[in-house]
Amino acid sequence: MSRTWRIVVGADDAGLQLKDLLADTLRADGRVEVVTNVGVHDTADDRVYPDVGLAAAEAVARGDADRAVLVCGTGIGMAIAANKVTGVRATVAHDSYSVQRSVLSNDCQVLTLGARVVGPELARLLVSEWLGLEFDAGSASARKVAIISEFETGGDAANMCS
Ligand SMILES: O=C(CO)[C@H](O)COP(=O)(O)O
Repeated sequence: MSRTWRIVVGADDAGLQLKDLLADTLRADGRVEVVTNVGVHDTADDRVYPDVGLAAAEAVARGDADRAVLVCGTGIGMAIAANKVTGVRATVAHDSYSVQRSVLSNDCQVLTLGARVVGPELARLLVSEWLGLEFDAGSASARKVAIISEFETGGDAANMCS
């Protein structure tokens, strides 16, 4: 049995429908312990992608959740916003290989999707694959990710390259 996850989901108005579908998919998945929906909850909720993306990423950074799935029109704005939160690595990915490498190479905790780019069934499949992936802290990729973390926290990232 693979590990279980606490997942935050969020979206702007463009991603609302897909986010709700993915939240249902995640809740039905035995690998998911808890799904926290940070909105938007309906079309009357006028928060925009940075509002939601930052809130979700902060929940991951605080350790309140292990991972987040964020949806906007393209996935790009959500990724940019989430990546502003220290310790968070987010990426948009709409194909299986990129989703896989986002975890195995980059230790991304946040997957973002574009509701105007990807169909609902592919999105569900990608999220399902994503749940089965875990970063290996002992892998050759770990040193590379550590350089980014070191830079982010004000360390001497340049000296870690040698
Ligand atoms: O896709 C979005 C941001 O990347 C968002 O759903 C739409 O943003 P807009 O084009 O600025 O309205």
